[in-house]
Amino acid sequence: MIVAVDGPSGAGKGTLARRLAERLNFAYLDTGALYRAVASRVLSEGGNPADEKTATAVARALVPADMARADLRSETTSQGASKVAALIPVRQALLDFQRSFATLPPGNKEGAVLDGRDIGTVVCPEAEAKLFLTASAEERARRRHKELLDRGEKAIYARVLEEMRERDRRDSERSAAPLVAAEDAVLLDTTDLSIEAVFEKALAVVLSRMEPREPARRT
Ligand SMILES: Nc1ncnc2c1ncn2[C@@H]1O[C@H](COP(=O)(O)OP(=O)(O)O)[C@@H](O)[C@H]1O
Ligand SMILES: Nc1ccn([C@@H]2O[C@H](COP(=O)(O)OP(=O)(O)O)[C@@H](O)[C@H]2O)c(=O)n1
Repeated sequence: MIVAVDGPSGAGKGTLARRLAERLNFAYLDTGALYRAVASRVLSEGGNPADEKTATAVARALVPADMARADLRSETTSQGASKVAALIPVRQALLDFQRSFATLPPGNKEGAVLDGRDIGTVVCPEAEAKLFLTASAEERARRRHKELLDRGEKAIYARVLEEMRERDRRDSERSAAPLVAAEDAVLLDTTDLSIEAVFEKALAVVLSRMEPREPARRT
């Protein structure tokens, strides 16, 4: 079974996807980390994330260790990620890995949860359960701002909000796999919902899409 979790930055995708995977004993893939890893390597090599040739070469040569780079979650890497993510050959280079993870989850698991922007529309249009999380930009920025402060980083709320809007715009307006809800996705506005409440609602959706198991037979 494939569970797709899409939506803009700070909507709570990663938090939800991780919990669903844990509860269901499914494999979990944070697809944003792939784009972040590409951007991080391009930047560390002194390149421009918007340069198609450079970013594509890095995407094709990506190795698991790249997903553990120290600056993966920095603001510079976030902006770089949304720039490399607008390039069609970069998306193409990352597609096979995401699809095989979804259809043949590592660890012989019976399912996979993937979170990103285009899981329900492009990577796994066949996913049995699709969730599209949203929240107001102010709430998403508030969450991200708190996260940065908790990590001990200096952050200004107004700046976090502005950078989030910029990335939302780039992700929504690009022609390659833009951020949009799949027609058959269940929309969840998390603005006024606790992490627990989001999880309960999403779990109910996923459980309702699971194939019923054979009833136990009496002997
Ligand atoms: N429903 C929620 N209410 C409050 N905070 C939340 C909620 N969901 C997630 N968060 C927090 O918001 C931040 C961003 O969540 P995350 O799951 O990383 O979002 P995304 O993957 O969509 O960018 C994290 O610090 C997380 O703990
Ligand atoms: N499936 C995906 C996942 C991420 N991305 C891009 O990668 C960037 C970083 O994604 P992320 O999911 O790690 O970002 P957050 O939601 O955690 O802020 C996004 O801004 C998108 O541009 C994408 O295009 N497609």
